[in-house]
Amino acid sequence: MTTSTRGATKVPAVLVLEDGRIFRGRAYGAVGVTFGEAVFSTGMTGYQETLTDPSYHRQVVVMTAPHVGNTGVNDEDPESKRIWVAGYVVRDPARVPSNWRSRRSLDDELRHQGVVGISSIDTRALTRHLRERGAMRVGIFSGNALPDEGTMLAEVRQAPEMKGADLSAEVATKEAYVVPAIGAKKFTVAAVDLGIKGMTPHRMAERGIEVHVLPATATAEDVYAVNPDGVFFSNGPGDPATADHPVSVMQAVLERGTPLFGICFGNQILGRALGFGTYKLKYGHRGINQPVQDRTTGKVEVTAHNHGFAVDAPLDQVSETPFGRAEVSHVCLNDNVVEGLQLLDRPAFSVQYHPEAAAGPHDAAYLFDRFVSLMEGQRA
Ligand SMILES: NC(=O)CC[C@H](N)C(=O)O
Repeated sequence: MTTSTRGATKVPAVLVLEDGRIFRGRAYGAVGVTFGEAVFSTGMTGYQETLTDPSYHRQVVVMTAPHVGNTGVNDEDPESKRIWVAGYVVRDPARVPSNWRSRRSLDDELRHQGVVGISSIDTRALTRHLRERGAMRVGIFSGNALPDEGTMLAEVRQAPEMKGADLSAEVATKEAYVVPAIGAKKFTVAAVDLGIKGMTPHRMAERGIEVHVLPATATAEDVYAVNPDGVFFSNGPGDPATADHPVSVMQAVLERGTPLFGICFGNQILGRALGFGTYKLKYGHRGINQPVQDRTTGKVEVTAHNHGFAVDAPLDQVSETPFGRAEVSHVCLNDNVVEGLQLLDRPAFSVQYHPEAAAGPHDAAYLFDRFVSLMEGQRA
């Protein structure tokens, strides 16, 4: 059943960037105040997956697609149990959602979950500003009686920054749980949840893997207690420079030579475990149309991204690390950012982007098969 909606409201809203740029529009979703890091996503579709991706915790997402909410909200596409974005910015919300799976409108859902948004602003100008000046702190203020601009700006400048933020434990599961293999069980994987998206264990389960999802605080003992054939480190929010605990757990896994796969935050953790640094990108990669080259095959794939940090590793040489030789396996063709790492002497690899493709193109699904091959190789 589809409910009708008003689309943009009449309630005024203001978006205030930390550098003093201000956009005036109308309240969208919940009315109130919110702060976060302003980032933009270029995905034309997949807004439910974006909103519910735990890696967006503390980020205010600007949609470059001008018309958002057209297909409403269904119960099948969320990547977690709630919306994680700190705020939502759209040009022109759908007035009437229409889709056979739709259960409610996007603005009702945002309101229901208390997510403050803004609509009817020039999202193209905002995106160009963020591209030129970089991702920065932002506040959205909505309501009929708003503070003056100086007060709002001062509040934005007091909000915490993304650099130095340690957020995985705020989004990850508190209790371990099991996602059963679909069909015959072939392998057991321990998946360290740093902010995992629901599609990731599903992609493994489809390949006969029983996935034991463990809290971000899991120790190496917890990982080996499930007797895993492979270990996985998930995506997640925050600055990888703060992730000392998962880095040390991963080093223990590398030491034992258990097959290892990491996605996004997991790639940054592998980078750190090998001794590389990480750094903040100017405005990051977010969307479902980013070109990446797999340097091991030369093939180019179109991929889904959501990252604001990246690994600092040499692109054109094999590096000697405490765990043997490592190389950059994938690179973004837009800006040469490191998009994947692999070890040459141990069964471990990772990618900075999202092969689970929720939402997004399925070009990179082969990476889950690579993980399975590593586990098969270990048994042979
Ligand atoms: N999706 C992710 O895992 C993001 C990783 C990290 N928080 C970043 O922004 O780069």
